[in-house]
Amino acid sequence: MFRSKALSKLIPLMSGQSNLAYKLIHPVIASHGHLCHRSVIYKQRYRTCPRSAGRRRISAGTKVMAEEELPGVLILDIGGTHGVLEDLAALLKKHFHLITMKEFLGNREEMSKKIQSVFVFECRPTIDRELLESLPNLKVIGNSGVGVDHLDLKMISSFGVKVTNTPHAVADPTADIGMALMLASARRLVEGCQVAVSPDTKYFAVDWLGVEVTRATLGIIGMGSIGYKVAQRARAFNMKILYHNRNRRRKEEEEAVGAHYCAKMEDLLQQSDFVMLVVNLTPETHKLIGKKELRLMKPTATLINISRGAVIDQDALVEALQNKVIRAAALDVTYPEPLPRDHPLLNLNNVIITPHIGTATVQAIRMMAEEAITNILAVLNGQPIPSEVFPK
Ligand SMILES: O=C(O)C(=O)CO
Repeated sequence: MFRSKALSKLIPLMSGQSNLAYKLIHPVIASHGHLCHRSVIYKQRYRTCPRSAGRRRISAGTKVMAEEELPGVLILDIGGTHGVLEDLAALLKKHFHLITMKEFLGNREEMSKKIQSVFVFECRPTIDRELLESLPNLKVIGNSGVGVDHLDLKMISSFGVKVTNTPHAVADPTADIGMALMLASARRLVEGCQVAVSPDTKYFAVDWLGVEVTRATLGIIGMGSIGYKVAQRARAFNMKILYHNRNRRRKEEEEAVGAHYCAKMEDLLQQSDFVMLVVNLTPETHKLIGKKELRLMKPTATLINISRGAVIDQDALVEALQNKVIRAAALDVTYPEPLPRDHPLLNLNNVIITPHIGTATVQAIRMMAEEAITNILAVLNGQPIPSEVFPK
């Protein structure tokens, strides 16, 4: 484990590194059994520094690298994230020379040579062939977020460029949003808020009542790290947990959350009061839930989607909600995002929609950036990459 003398000397040297970064990097180092990732970050910040040096030697004898000397990172879409921009930029600037798209386009020739990595903020911007062709020194695209369906992995890989993602940072906040949507839909929270601000509305009609999640059956489709975090939370509500996944989880993991495996998704759909979608979007999961699947669900059941909009056949969902084939839907993701103003989903009172906010927390944004930075630096320094995504 991570307990060597050299390491205990290194820890205090991480003076500029936040606790979060430390927590994030620590298990990575532990799992590799050596110091690679911490020293990677460390080296990026200081030109020369023996691994075993103490704090005083470092600050007296070494020089912090000038921004232009650091490896260039092209930032995609960071400007759209009001309020977090400065925080993230400061974090990235510790390790990279930040180049915005505007700077890149304004001085293509000089900038293109400098850029060794691209930092993709969240899942919206995509990277096309033209951009890749104009970046001869690009080695890695660090996606901040877990889903990489917006990136053409095969095409990117054909340029010899690696792609990384941030599965650890997203798991808790995304599971929280799944629970929040389930509870909000079950207890008709959004309608309740509307009633509270217009006190004349009559709302105690029997058909207005919500349903309880406690002791209800939750079917989780996609039991990766986010799905598992959902199960942990649902257990606290005494829910019966079913799950369907490509690979069955280990027995101990199932037992720890009391989850029962359904080899057939159909069985899960038929038995669940709440069905939560937590799969990656791939050709296999595109429109995984369509008319047939919706008809298998109980008329009292609620569908929650925290994966990607295109995992559901949205036309079929509209029809199912209009005809009360299922009770309700709660969606953090749609197709497209945002939905056009006249989309029928926006006019139904048995659906609640949030604007893809699974990781929209102060903590998650920072942790995703830190995880992405660790990945990018690992690639640039030829070290083991904590979270690389491979084309299928
Ligand atoms: O990390 C992602 O890809 C997400 O969409 C989180 O909501």
